[in-house]
Amino acid sequence: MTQHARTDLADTDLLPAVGAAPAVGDDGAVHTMQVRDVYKSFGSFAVMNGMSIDFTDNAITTVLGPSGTGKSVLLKHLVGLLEPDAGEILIFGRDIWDISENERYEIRKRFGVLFQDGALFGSMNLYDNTAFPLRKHTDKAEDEIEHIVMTRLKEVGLEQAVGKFPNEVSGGMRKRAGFARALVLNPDIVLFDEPDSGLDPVRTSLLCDLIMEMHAQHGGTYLVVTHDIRSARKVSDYVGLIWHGKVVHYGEADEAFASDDPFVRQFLAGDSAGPLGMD
Ligand SMILES: Nc1ncnc2c1ncn2[C@@H]1O[C@H](COP(=O)(O)OP(=O)(O)OP(=O)(O)O)[C@@H](O)[C@H]1O
Repeated sequence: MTQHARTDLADTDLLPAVGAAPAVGDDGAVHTMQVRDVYKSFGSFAVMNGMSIDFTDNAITTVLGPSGTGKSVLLKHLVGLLEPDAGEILIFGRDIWDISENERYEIRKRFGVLFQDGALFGSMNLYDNTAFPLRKHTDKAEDEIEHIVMTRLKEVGLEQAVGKFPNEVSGGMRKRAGFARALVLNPDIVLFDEPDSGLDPVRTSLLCDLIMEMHAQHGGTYLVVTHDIRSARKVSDYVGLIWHGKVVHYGEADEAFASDDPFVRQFLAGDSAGPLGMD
């Protein structure tokens, strides 16, 4: 298990100026990201059913769960795109639905999100896609933007492809460009929605290496949602398992992968035999 220090997180200037004091966890600390007893239904279909999780700061957590169990819905709650029916989403100890829209917008800027397909703008080349958040959210001059964008694109191995458009590059390159774009605002939190989807095993493995390298270099609280047990085994410091709208296990990855618990074992071994069924 590795944890990487992120010194600037301790800088309270980074925390959005919000009236109420931040909530502290059971250990008395303010956590980067907490889900507290969250319920969410779409019509009569309950997706989150009292879900709680305190993500470990400055570590890579992987959340695994069967299809349709609410992993993407969890990500959307964390970034403030969905509002819980009940419960709290605490970011830097602040309930993001107990603050103003402006404050929520400021908090959102502390996130980098890598969507499944990279979510690049088709009409912009990789350079402009990567520069987009800097142009939208900062007043940095173009030469400073160029420095940041080229540094990030180099880190993900795309410095030769800056002029290409998303439809001219491979799926793996689109994901790497999406990753570079997710990092340009130097986020405290990076969310990955199935970063391995649509990639072959070798490219998946290379992307996992990149996630670990970038985390080691920049720090931050990373959350990876995936189906791929091999990716989870490779990148995770911590693992969360979701089942029937709840987090049924959260802990250090090494322990989870060595667990005797039949549910955890079946889940992480991808076995058909065990307590997990198709329902
Ligand atoms: N906006 C929405 N309106 C109605 N139902 C929704 C909405 N968003 C998600 N759902 C439903 O919530 C359930 C959970 O969806 P979600 O995409 O979070 O699953 P997931 O665990 O990410 O699945 P997968 O691993 O297959 O991507 C699904 O049944 C989905 O149809």
